[in-house]
Amino acid sequence: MQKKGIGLMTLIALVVSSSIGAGIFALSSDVAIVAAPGAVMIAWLIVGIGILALALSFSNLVIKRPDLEGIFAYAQAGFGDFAGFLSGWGYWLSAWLGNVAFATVLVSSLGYFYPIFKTGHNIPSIILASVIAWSLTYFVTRGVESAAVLNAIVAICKLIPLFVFIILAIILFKVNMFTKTFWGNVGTNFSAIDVLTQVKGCIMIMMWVFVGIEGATMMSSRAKNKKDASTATIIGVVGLLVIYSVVSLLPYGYLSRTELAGLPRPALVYLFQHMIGPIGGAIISIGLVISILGAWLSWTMLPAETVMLMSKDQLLPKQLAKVNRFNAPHIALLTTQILIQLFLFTLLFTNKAYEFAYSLCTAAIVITYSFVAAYQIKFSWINRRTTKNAWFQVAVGVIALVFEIVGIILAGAQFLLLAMIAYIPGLYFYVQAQKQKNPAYQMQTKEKVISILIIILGLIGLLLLILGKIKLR
Ligand SMILES: NC(=[NH2+])NCCC[C@H](N)C(=O)O
Repeated sequence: MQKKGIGLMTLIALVVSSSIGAGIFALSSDVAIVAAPGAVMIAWLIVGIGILALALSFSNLVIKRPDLEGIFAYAQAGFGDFAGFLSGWGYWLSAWLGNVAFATVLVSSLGYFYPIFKTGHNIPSIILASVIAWSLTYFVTRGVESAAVLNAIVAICKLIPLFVFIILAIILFKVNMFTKTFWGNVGTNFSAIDVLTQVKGCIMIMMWVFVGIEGATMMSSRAKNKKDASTATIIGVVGLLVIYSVVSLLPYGYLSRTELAGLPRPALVYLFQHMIGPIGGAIISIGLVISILGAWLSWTMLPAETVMLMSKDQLLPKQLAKVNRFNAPHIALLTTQILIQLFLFTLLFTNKAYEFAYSLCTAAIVITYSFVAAYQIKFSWINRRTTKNAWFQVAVGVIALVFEIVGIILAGAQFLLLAMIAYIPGLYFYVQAQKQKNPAYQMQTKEKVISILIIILGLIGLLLLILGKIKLR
């Protein structure tokens, strides 16, 4: 008899649908603001290698450690409870911060139909974003799941408009337009420093669009077999790399860089409108709404599920694991939603809410991903005598780890500092949880040192924010 469970195609759809949310729809202008096509290509190459290494780590670990559940479990298995907490907290933070980014793009895309939402930072926009966020949380507390089938449908609905766009962009592509300012505004001259700055500018956006590639790994316990989850991660990431690079590069052969950079957000909507008229804008907008709502729904369940698993593993207080009669972790969901709500108010004070939210989301998940890469190294190293391609696996882990750390430092270390602020309350919860497990619990010296470091870094972040060194507008 065939074993029941999620199959390969659905798992690939899962990777695609947890990764393609809002980023792709703003990509063409976001990269054009910082870089010319030459630099964008180099940046995709670098980010592609780094992310592929990360995907290979995921796909290796999901097979080698089928017993581990939840992304933080790798950190915990490799480096102990405290590491598990650091990883899981980062994942949870990243998940809901990413939802704030979703909210900003969703609202501004409705601005295509209702101009009042166009800027995205006024009272009506915040009300709308809040209503959507609360509704999604409500549905999930009532036991709504983004079932695998739903995910597959959403994945198709969002891919169709994207493919139509790609085909059209290929037809309208003008080579001389693309090559005119290949290396930047200075013409076709190549200046290494200038190009490096451009590449650096692309990194955060490019790391952000890949947030979510762990989708299939996270669902691996429900997969038909672990091998499928492993394969799906790799196929999914390669597919994403192709779609993202094409969607970000083709427009340079249609409009000038200045024109692209000046498009209102979400750029893809206006680009398509420019290509075929108002109907084009409408088609992309609909794809975008489906895409974001679908991703947002899964990203509402994921953080709550993470909190629940963490508190089952006693990395967070056990109250957070309580489920209601619909089997949904309502306390975790509500706490997360309140934080999202607070964050949505910042939309009022900044016109860079999207950048701010996605940069924080990316910085937070870098912590989680780094632990995965570190565990990949450790696990492969320890088992190097018994595994066939151990050296390859170690190398993959090293590349992924270096990429994550160097990437975030270049792209925006200040966001890492800000994320540290959000770790401070987490530390309190962690200690509470450990005390529940063992009333005599005392923090180990190592844990203390790291906690103090986190608090100091968080305070520095806060100070820089207050002094206006980290700008929100
Ligand atoms: N935590 C989240 N909500 N993450 C969503 C990932 C977003 C996705 N990579 C995008 O390009 O939009």
